Amino acid sequence: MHAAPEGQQQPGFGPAGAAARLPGHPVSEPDERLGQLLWNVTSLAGMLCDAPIVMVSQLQGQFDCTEIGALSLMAGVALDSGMDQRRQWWRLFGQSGIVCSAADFSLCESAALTPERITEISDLTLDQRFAHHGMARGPTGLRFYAATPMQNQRGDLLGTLCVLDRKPRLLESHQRNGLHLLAQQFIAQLELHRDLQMLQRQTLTDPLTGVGNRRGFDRRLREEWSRHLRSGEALSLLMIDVDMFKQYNDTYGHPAGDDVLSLLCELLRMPLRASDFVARVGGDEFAVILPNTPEVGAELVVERIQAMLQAAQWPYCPVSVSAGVATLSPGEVCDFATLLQRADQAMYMRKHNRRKDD
Ligand SMILES: Nc1nc2c(ncn2[C@@H]2O[C@H](COP(=O)(O)OP(=O)(O)OP(=O)(O)O)[C@@H](O)[C@H]2O)c(=O)[nH]1
Repeated sequence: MHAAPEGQQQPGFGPAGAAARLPGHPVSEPDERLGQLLWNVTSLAGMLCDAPIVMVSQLQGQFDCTEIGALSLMAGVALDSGMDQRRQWWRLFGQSGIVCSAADFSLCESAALTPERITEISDLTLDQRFAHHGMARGPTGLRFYAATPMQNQRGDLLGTLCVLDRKPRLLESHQRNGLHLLAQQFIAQLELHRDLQMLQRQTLTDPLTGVGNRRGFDRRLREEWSRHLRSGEALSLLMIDVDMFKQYNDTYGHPAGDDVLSLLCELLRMPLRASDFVARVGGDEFAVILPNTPEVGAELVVERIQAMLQAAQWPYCPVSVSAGVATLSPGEVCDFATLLQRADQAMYMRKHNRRKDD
């Protein structure tokens, strides 16, 4: 078996997530666990079928979006509306990393027509449907192709797991059965991972507003605080409290108060960078983490937020907030709790001053 030793020279998914990306395909942070899963499955498929090339194809059209999402997470590919959501992940034994492409799906589309069985083409150059196919004729010179459909338990077809070779051949029956089982395991793992991620997201999210909850905030602030200690970059924290919210609730009712909190969160997010983080840390109290932001930048964000809230169309009456800033300057060492305390104090000071001015 030539695939196994070559594959073993490349343990893991590669240090940087290792998926070579085509230009124009935006990507999010690669998910290491899914990357490792993809690496392991393609390794096993290659070893089992003694194949030098393994490909996982995510097809479009047959699946609903959540299923496409599960597979797209595989290489950390961001889902953009309007972007072609079909993907192929190629594992060439002897090469490091997994290559992501969206080149040609005709072979896999053809295999998807018979999802109940493995499609095997012993020699592409002798098959009239594919004799002029780029994969058979191009520099890749592929001859053998076998694909097993990847279906979830509900029977939705998600894509294909394929093995390829540069010489004509056929699979043996144990290889066919093994490949089929591997594809089933792969899909089961993907779905498990997706469910786990959804649950994890829920435990860190405030259900009313969709921003982070207290747990999400603590986790993120610790991460950013550690990053500050390592990199020495400035880190700012905003504490924001809705003014007179009890009175708003008492006057217009609790559901109206809920609507205000949701709208407020939408507005809070508008002037922020993607790397900033909003969380609801109390009933009417919010925090915004601003990584790599000095005090002057954080004050600017507060000004923008205030301007946005003033210009907003509120359902019953204008809503205002008091916001305090605490900043860890580059290189400043301060413990986690003190930073929170400083932001809280700054917020209460502003609230107090506003009340005096009113
Ligand atoms: N509608 C709604 N109200 C909430 C929620 N959580 C907390 N509250 C209310 O938020 C109000 C907070 O009141 P206070 O802490 O007295 O603050 P405040 O009235 O905004 O007064 P200041 O902060 O001093 O301006 C209370 O009436 C809570 O019942 C929620 O999820 N929805």
